[in-house]
Amino acid sequence: MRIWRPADAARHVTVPLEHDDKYSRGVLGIATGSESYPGAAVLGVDAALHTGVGMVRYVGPDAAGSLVLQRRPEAVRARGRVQAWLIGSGIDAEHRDASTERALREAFADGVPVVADAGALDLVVEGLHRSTGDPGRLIITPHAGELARMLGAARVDVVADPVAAAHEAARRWDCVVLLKGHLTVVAGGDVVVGARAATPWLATAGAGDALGGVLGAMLATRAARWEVEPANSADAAALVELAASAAVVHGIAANRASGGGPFTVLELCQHLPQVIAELAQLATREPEG
Ligand SMILES: NC(=O)C1=CN([C@@H]2O[C@H](COP(=O)(O)OP(=O)(O)OC[C@H]3O[C@@H](n4cnc5c(N)ncnc54)[C@H](O)[C@@H]3O)[C@@H](O)[C@H]2O)[C@@H](O)CC1
Ligand SMILES: Nc1ncnc2c1ncn2[C@@H]1O[C@H](COP(=O)(O)OP(=O)(O)O)[C@@H](O)[C@H]1O
Repeated sequence: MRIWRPADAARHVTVPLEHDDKYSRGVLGIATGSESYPGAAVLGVDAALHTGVGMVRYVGPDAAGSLVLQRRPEAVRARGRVQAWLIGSGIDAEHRDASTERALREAFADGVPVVADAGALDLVVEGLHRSTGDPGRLIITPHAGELARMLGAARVDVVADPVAAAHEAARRWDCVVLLKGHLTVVAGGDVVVGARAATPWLATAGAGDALGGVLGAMLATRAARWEVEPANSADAAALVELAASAAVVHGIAANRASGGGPFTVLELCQHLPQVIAELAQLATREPEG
């Protein structure tokens, strides 16, 4: 399996152009969080804004929305057009209220790329994403327990052969699978890449919610380019590379936040802008030869 490196990830950082505005840079819709897990919404929004995106539209429940705005007044509560969705983090599939249910279904039907996590994964098993008629544009981000549940397999089997499990899920649901864990495996089509493990201090509640925000922001900004350059639009390989790049960005930020010890997920988020800046710089270097 090819291991995705910072120089690879650098090619998937979308740098704003001179004449860009907040809309042309890319808008990320976020439908995450619930009464039980409002923090997941805060972490996803914070990570997305620190990764860089034209705008975040947060459409989750009002109570979570208040916390999101307290932390990040940059987030917008008004609904409108978006270039990508991040859905499901901090949502319990068994206790979705009617407005959350509607928000998730609308995101799948919106015709833009979707990152589906945690409490949206059962809707993928149900096949909801296929109703858009564009099944190549879904990235799911389960951990081993969630993927095992989706596949009807045992968690130990997913952990024993994460590449096979990710491939099987990608094939079964026509999507790209980012399987989180010590090593992160990304599979889609006939492509599979790994993101080197970050510090095990990253095994902390909320780390995956932040990864969703990083990936959502990188996807929305790239999808905004695909809208104006359709020749370069998203095939499975492009989405695999983009998802692996988000895992690399997240892992580098985690290592820096850690410095060999524990850290909070919001501290990880604070390292994201510098990681993105350095990767953007790396992408402009002449290839050695
Ligand atoms: N700050 C937040 O708001 C956070 C929200 N989160 C959300 O929480 C929801 C559930 O995610 P999970 O990843 O926990 O779901 P899992 O499917 O991994 O876990 C389900 C349940 O299994 C139990 N469990 C599994 N292993 C355990 C162990 N070793 N010790 C004790 N209990 C164990 C727990 O009771 C847990 O609630 C998701 O929607 C997720 O996005 C989490 O990301 C954590 C942080
Ligand atoms: N042992 C580990 N070493 C390195 N990274 C890990 C380890 N365990 C988990 N991670 C990473 O931490 C994050 C955990 O995400 P997730 O399981 O969704 O947690 P949460 O739901 O609490 O946010 C993922 O990015 C995963 O790759």
